[in-house]
Amino acid sequence: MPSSRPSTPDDAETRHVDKKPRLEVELEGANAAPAQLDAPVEAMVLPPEEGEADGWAESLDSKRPSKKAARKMARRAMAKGVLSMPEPYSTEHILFLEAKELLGAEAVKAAEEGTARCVSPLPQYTELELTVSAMSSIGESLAVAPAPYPPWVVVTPFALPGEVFRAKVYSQGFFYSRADLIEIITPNPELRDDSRVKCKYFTQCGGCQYQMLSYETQLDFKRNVVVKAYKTLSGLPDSEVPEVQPTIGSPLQYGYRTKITPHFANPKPLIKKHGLPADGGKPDWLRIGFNKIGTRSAIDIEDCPIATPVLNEALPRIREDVVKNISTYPNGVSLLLRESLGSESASSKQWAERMEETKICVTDHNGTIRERVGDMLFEYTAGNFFQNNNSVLVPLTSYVRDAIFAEAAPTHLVDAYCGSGLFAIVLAPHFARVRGIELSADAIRAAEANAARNGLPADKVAFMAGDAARIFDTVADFPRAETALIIDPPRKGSDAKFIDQLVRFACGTVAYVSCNVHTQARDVGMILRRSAQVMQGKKYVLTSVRGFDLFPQTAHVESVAILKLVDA
Ligand SMILES: C[S@@+](CC[C@H](N)C(=O)[O-])C[C@H]1O[C@@H](n2cnc3c(N)ncnc32)[C@H](O)[C@@H]1O
Repeated sequence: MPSSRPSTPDDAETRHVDKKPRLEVELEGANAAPAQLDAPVEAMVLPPEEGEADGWAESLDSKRPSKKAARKMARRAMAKGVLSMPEPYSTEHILFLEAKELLGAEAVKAAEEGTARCVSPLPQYTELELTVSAMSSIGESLAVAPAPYPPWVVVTPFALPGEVFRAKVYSQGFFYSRADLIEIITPNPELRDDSRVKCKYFTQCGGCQYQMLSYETQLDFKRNVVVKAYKTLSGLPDSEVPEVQPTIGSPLQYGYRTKITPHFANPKPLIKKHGLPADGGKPDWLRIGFNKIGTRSAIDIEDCPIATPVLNEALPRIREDVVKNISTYPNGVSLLLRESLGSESASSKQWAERMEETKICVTDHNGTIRERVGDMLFEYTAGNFFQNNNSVLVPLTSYVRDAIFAEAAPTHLVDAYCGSGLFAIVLAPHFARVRGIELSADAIRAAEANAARNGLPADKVAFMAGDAARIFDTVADFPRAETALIIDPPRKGSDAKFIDQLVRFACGTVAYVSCNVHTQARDVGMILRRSAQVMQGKKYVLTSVRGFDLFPQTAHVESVAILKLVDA
């Protein structure tokens, strides 16, 4: 049975948060932070909607601290020994909500009243025997600290519901501590089968959480994440959230990741301290790989079973090159290994002729990646965004297409946050006209070239670079009821300005694809409420929501929500 290496005080040096040897944190202003976080989630980032004047969107955005400011605040608070308020929708925020849910209202009240401070009863390095109550949305277990400790949750990786285990605390949050797994004392044989684990680094590497589970169970766990997100963060009554459908699985469950980014720390101080082996071999201190679970320092990784065979074949050579040249790196480096079709010198013409499709590993961030999705061919710059599991892209785009056309016959498509044109181009044959928008000018150049590469004329499929909210002005001539809108924003989700314009535009169907179901649930709640306020005689309803598994063996879930415009 795999178990995480017991943490030592040394490990704490590389932990994400809280390097204090013993936690005696308190909230700034006693209960102020939990009180704020307890407010309906939307109120944390958005003022009340009732009676909002025009221009509410801009005023809302101006109330959000920038990421830089939030990080600075967090650093200052931590330096004072004060636990900083988690950023909304961050991992810490989600764990805070889940810990409270697990403890129940009475216990939370007692914990708050007991000390008037949210102080962890579990000092750093406390070892405990615990029983898992539930899984968190980050793929780690939730357990309640046993008596005589006051109500408090412990979040631990690699333990499963019903299992009894030992863990050692390494950091603190609101109403929860995070702990390393020491050992599973009583496994849950209905869920766990350690013979399923295919990776020798499992439980050391932070990449995968679920290799000991059947794939069916992984999909069930991911469905629960979607259910919880909509219950907790959409602000919608149960009656407005349809039953979350089963998660759609990935055709490949290993060997699917077309991009990996192993990294290593700045070698300069390590060379100074330890020197280099005389035989030119790999120094013991050099770790080229992925982050050790719960830390920001890499462990050495020689192969990754969730990455494609092409990337795994290339990895040893790339690692050797790093070793050979280690004294030349002035800083730490994040390597890029990205799978591409064809040879690096293959021209678009050769593509068109369907040259033999060998697969290669591209390591240059400015290199060109070639990828096929169904009948469509895509090219994009290696350092740019593209979905990292090619095997699931036909099922995903087909699902979105079928959901858009369920009980509707749209003729026009808008792809907001379009990247290199994945949805716009794959779905273009089903529409008369398609428009896409994307912040990255480089990605837009790729999207335009991809449209041309696939024989889609510019008057039918066109793209523009810019903020997603700008798209609505450019499609004023689209028939609103016959227009479908795809939204696929980054993890932070969409924004109030975009949502305001979406609601005013009033297209017939919205397909919201998201790599962060928590911000998606927030945004979908906003769209539904805003539409009920602003639209006359019409409103959006959520007709379906389900997870898609783009990253098997990990806790990550992509979520697809379908909204339709109906009579109010
Ligand atoms: C999750 S990716 C989706 C890309 C594309 N739909 C795909 O599947 O390949 C999100 C994209 O949104 C873009 N983006 C981020 N903020 C944006 C904004 N405010 N307006 C438009 N695009 C934005 C990013 O550059 C990124 O390409």
